[in-house]
Amino acid sequence: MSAVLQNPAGTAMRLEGVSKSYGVVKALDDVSIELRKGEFLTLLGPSGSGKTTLLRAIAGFIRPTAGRLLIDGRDMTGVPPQKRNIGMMFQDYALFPHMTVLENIGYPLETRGIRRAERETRGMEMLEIVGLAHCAKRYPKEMSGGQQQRVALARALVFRPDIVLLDEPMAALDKKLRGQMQIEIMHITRQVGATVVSVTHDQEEALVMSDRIAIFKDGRLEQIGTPHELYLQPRSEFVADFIGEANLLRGAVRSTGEGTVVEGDGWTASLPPGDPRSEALAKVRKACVVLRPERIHAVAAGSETENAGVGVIEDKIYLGVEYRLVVRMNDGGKVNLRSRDVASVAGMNAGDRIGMAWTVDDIVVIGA
Ligand SMILES: Nc1ncnc2c1ncn2[C@@H]1O[C@H](COP(=O)(O)OP(=O)(O)OP(=O)(O)O)[C@@H](O)[C@H]1O
Repeated sequence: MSAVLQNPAGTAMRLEGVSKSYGVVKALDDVSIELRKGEFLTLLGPSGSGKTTLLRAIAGFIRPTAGRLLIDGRDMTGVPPQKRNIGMMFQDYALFPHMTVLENIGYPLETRGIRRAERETRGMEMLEIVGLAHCAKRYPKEMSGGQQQRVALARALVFRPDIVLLDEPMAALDKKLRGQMQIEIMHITRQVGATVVSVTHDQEEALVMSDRIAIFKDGRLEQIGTPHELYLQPRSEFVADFIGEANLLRGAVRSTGEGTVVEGDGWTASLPPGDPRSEALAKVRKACVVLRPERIHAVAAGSETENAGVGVIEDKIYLGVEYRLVVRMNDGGKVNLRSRDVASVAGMNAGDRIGMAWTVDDIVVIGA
């Protein structure tokens, strides 16, 4: 199919130490990222962390204060937006109301001097891909929100851009449609082999759609990795807390003859001798243990072993497939626990003391 982008393996984009300052505000601070062709990267982070600034720098709307941007091996740092081969889809879609769907999709081809017959052929191919071939002659106002979004996506892809930028692509859709469109957009962009950079606030959207996620904080790239890597090996408390649900237990580090222990009031996490995580703790006195709620097992109080804790159940909530327990630790901190082991949790109630156990493989330790 000729609408499929020609994307041999290789690097689509390289950001080298990109910074952007507005007065004293460092909107972007020394960001380096390499994006592979055909990759779907999501920029995720709290409000004001620099995601939009980076998207705009890639598009060419702002010029970095420092650093370089290479697209397909060429330095594009100072090149204006219209001279970059970049597709964009905005949260309000920005479709032209006076043009039909097919004319909207053909527009970027028209500005590139492509004749009507080819515009229509390529436009129809894109409409097939997004499942809207039957809507070619309609106007945007005659389409639903999800359909308009697919037209906008088709328009962003039709001229085979080097990179497609999606700015909060789901923001205008209701929750149910959002879940459906996340999967559709992911399939369509993969089908045509597009290289995508998407910005979102929505953690779930990032997890569903991305090959890799770049997590931003205060203009800095905190961590970049596959959803799986970020979930299993967060390198900071910030990332652990941002991706998925995390319990962060902060404790003191102690070296024993049998390894390294991180402990707090009523809980311990023990790493065996030679565990590579111990090395990271060799020079610190305090550390944070990251424990995912589904990795903690509820056990009878008093039966805990070395990777374990005790507390008091504050809330017990039945969620159909699982129980959620909120446990108050001795130091007043709360731990969330999710259990599908209905039998072990059934007899436990709010106010009861509870033991919690985990295995050494279930924890991530971050030196403070
Ligand atoms: N044109 C500008 N002038 C001055 N400061 C700016 C400008 N654009 C962005 N900033 C600042 O740069 C920082 C990063 O902003 P940016 O819009 O990139 O964040 P964001 O992560 O996209 O946030 P949001 O999720 O709210 O859209 C913020 O502190 C913001 O106030």
